[in-house]
Amino acid sequence: MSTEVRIKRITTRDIRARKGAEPLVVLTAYTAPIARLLDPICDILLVGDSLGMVVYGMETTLGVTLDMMINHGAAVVRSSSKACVVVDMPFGSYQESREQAFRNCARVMAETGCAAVKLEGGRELAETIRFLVDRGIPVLAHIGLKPQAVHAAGGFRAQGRLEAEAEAIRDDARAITEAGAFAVVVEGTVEPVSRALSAEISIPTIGIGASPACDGQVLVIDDLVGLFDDFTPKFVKRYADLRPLITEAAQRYAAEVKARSFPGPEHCFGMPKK
Ligand SMILES: Nc1nc(=O)c2c([nH]1)NC[C@@H]1CN(c3ccc(C(=O)N[C@@H](CCC(=O)O)C(=O)O)cc3)CN21
Ligand SMILES: CC(C)C(=O)C(=O)O
Ligand SMILES: [Mg+2]
Repeated sequence: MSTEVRIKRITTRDIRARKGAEPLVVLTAYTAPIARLLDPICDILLVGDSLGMVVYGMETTLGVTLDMMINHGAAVVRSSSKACVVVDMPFGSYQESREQAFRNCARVMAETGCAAVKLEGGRELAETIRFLVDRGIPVLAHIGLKPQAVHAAGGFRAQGRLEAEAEAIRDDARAITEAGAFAVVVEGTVEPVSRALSAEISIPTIGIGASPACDGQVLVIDDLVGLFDDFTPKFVKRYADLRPLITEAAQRYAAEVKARSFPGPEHCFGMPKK
């Protein structure tokens, strides 16, 4: 019998049960090396469609494809063993009909091995969420600031300042909870609204720019370590500044190549040792 120690992955049921308990720690991960580093630290590794902007240099997330999400999702699942891996469904892959959503979500789950998918939307998506959950696909919902709706919203702007908007977000939270989502990301939402809906619904809220009243927090890893600097949303805290380290390493390499001091004999094959 194998004596290998196997740590079971955190499940979407474990995540749902964390409501009212210790806050959920969530970060994005897009690649194998980052997934390996973050897996022991995070409850959820989110393969976010933010990768379009962060990894591919796009201006919005709208150009992200299902194939991109599947390739990065598979890399993160292969390179983690403890965290619950959730993959973002890209723009256009789930809004058309509940059948389209099921087909594409099922493909993401089958081809990546992830535990759940995330879809942006509230009341208008409730029927789709119910359809997916009833057919074995755990759904993380995403309400408030919805980056895939950037053009409809007229920019990446904080949500819930107006009373009508605040009421709509709380309705969205109730609708996706009723539909069976196991948790919900609340993005760019003013504190009173985040606090009220976190108290109202029975599933964990994972905030990004949505105050400490949420049941957990998520950030984009490249923002956290200072690798992404096209823009810095107010809600980002930079815990490290890796860019100067990379610049300095590359500059030292360049200088040594020009001086022919790299590669040294220890980096060469078949060179006589002096
Ligand atoms: N690197 C990165 N980090 C993110 O958090 C992130 C992405 N990319 N891509 C997808 C979305 C887009 N997001 C964004 C992008 C910009 C703002 C922003 O500039 N917000 C301003 C204005 C807010 C307002 O006036 O209402 C801010 O000051 O935060 C916010 C969220 C969040 N997501
Ligand atoms: C920031 C999180 C919530 C996200 O949706 C993403 O990274 O795409
Ligand atoms: Mg996203």
